[in-house]
Amino acid sequence: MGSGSGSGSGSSAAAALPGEGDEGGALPLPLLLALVLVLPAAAAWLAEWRRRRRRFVRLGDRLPGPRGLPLLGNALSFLGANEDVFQTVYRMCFEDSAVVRLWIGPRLLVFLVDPRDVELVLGSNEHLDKSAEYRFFEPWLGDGLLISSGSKWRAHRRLIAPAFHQHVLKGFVPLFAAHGRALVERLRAHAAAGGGAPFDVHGPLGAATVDILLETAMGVTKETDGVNGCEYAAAVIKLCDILHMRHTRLWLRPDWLFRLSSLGREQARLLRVVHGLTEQVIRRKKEEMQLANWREFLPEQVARVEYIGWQQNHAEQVQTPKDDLDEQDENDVGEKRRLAFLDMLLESTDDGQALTDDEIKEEVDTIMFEGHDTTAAASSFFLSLMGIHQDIQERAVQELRSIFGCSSRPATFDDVQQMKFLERCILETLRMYPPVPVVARQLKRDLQLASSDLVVPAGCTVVVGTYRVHRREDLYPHADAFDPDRFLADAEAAQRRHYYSFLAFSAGPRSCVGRKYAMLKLKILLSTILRNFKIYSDIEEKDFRLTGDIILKRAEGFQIRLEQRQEKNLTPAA
Ligand code: HEM
Repeated sequence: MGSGSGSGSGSSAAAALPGEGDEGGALPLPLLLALVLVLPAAAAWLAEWRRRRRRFVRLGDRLPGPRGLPLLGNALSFLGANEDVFQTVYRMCFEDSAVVRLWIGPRLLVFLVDPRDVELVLGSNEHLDKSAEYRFFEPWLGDGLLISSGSKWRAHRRLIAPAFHQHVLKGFVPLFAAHGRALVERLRAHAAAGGGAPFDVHGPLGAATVDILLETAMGVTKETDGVNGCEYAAAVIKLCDILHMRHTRLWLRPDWLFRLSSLGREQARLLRVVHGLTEQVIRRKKEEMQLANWREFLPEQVARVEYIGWQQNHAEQVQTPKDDLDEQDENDVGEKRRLAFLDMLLESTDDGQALTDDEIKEEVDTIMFEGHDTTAAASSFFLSLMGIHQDIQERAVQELRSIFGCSSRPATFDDVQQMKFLERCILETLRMYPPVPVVARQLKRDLQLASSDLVVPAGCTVVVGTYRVHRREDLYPHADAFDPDRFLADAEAAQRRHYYSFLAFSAGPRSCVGRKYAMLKLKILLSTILRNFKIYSDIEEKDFRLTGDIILKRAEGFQIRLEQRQEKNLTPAA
């Protein structure tokens, strides 16, 4: 007892020692405060997050879509070869309904194919941010125009759009024509090497479009820079392949896991190739500018603006909403100095508008990618279709005969304005085989659809199914038929069509900044090829194996045969 009470009094004595009890039992004041403040805040945040997530899932599940697995959702549908994935996604997302949702793990993807719904997304100044899927481009394109957002995107778009002004483009016509002739020689060599057997025309077209971009937008020549366009184009194709796999395979999404994989190592190698080229291009251009008194050097690269009353009928014969490119061309009065793309970026730093070296590199990488693979795919599909539809090829050639008569001269800007049927053939190619088959946006706030009473929740990825919109029977009757005349401006169906029915170059504020450049280049290159060769295809359209690894392609390659045209008067002089 005594010892019991002794020990009892001992412990009460210990408890009475000043300060000792506080240090052992209570928490220090800052920690206590943090807990009192942070814990409830964290709990409130978690509750709010759960409420929002539940609402997100509820709204997402209300949208029509295939059943998925717990946790994985529909992720397993994206397994397999790229061409199989394209078919599966097409079947699941586009065949039955105007709106379809898929769950890729916790991520919600909502596919839209009704032009009224598409307008709400692409036409909006609010839903301008690219979806999270675009982040896989970052190691390659940095935060360039394709993926940047907010004030950076706005400022760079304003800066870059004038580099694609009609008057700059006019100055490129002789270069496009010269490259057209060089391409014809390259194709002739390919055809001869194979003894007239079919060959994949995408390779030579890809290399040619890289060379053209270098000489026009970047203002450097292949000869002076020893740049290898073929190597660059091949690296881009492989990079797109890897990016596409990261979109569809959940385990490749985390950066750290991807970097450890063999694909991560391969991407690092390919990036050295593409960045090597852009760094070389910028370095060369800077050296050139320093060497020459560069104020004197500029006029060669600059197309000066004379106001010549540009008519609206120069534009593609398709009704699309006007964008900033149209506005800058239409409102152009008086004489202004216009610079080609890279000159303009470098001069902007000189003017104190301060694009950093990294920003310049990002934009050069972006233009090199966006500007080359898209046009290579478009022209490859065009030649395939010409090879299949001999009657249409003949009509296009007749038009060229009516423009060039007996002359073998290269195409001029005025000739291009007369290539109306060729333009319709290109537009119809872009309708049936849009090089960018889908575009995606991050939804900033809930979207009440126009086509139904469904609501798409904020935070999801909205995927605009360009390929599917272009194949809708209600917009394009006999949609699977190649019919360039559906783009006749006065055709009844064309008049009735919704503005957001033709989306090859996207539409709205974030439409393709190189649209006019692309159309001009395509018309000159493709007319030059048609004037030289008769094109054949042994594969019919129904046997095309489409694959959509970022850019739409044919898995079997773009196999065509070429036969030299006999008419001398159609062959432009070398
Ligand atoms: C047939 C050829 C082309 C097609 C079909 C095409 C298509 C497109 C599409 C659909 C977009 C929107 C992409 C998205 O939102 O994810 C886009 C954006 C863009 N394109 Fe093109 N393009 C072509 C040629 C070009 C060329 C030749 C250039 C430059 C020389 C170019 C530069 C760009 C840029 C910089 C963007 C990003 C614009 C922005 O976000 O503000 N494109 N293109």
